[in-house]
Amino acid sequence: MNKDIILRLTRYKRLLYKLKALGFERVFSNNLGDAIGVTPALVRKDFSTLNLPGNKRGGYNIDMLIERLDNLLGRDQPQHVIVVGCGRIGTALMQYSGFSTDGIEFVAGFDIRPEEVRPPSTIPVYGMDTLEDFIKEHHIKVGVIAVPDTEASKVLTQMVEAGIRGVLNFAPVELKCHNEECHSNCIIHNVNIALEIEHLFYQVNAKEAGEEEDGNCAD
Ligand SMILES: NC(=O)c1ccc[n+]([C@@H]2O[C@H](COP(=O)([O-])OP(=O)(O)OC[C@H]3O[C@@H](n4cnc5c(N)ncnc54)[C@H](O)[C@@H]3O)[C@@H](O)[C@H]2O)c1
Repeated sequence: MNKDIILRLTRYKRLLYKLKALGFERVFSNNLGDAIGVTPALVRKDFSTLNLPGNKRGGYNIDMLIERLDNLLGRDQPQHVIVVGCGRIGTALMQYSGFSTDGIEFVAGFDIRPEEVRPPSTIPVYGMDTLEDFIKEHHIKVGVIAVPDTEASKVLTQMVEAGIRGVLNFAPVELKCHNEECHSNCIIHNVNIALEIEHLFYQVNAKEAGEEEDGNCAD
């Protein structure tokens, strides 16, 4: 499954839980499409690709959809995540309670100076010397990197060697799993908010320029 479809499935699932909580039993592709900003045809295509039962007339049974999506996306098990680098970004992530509604649980933080970190009340912060044992013992697959850019590559190696398979990297360096001796085939998502904002500015400016041109043509 590609990243786009996984993102859409996650959004359908979130919405289905809300509809269920409101007492709905069935939902139509146009309801789901409107809510997440895609066409009803794409919703039906996503669900039929995944063999999720339902049809245009009768809609979809919400409980059944939730069960299938939970199985597919792994909601049955809480998704445990660790953070390496418990400064401003690391602790902000660990403090955010909203992830639990999506089945994501930050279970521990790691830092070179754990004694200086003010951890969120229930989530422990450990020194880096315990990272490997913790990952192995708790079968952690996914971790966040929130260390300075100069440390990010080293931290990635430490995490991957300990068994991490997926990394969300906040440090402003494009990390790749390039170690030739590493056969873990890990997946790295680099997050760059500055780039996203620049991209938004570009799009807003391009849109405004287009609107001006249209306005000029109309005159
Ligand atoms: N992706 C984005 O859009 C975005 C936005 C803002 C900041 N950032 C980046 O995110 C990272 C974290 O930012 P911050 O403001 O939280 O920084 P911070 O200085 O508040 O925290 C960094 C933490 O990493 C720890 N650390 C340093 N070296 C380490 C190592 N080798 N192993 C483990 N821990 C280590 C430090 O002790 C500190 O607690 C930085 O690289 C920053 O540039 C990214």
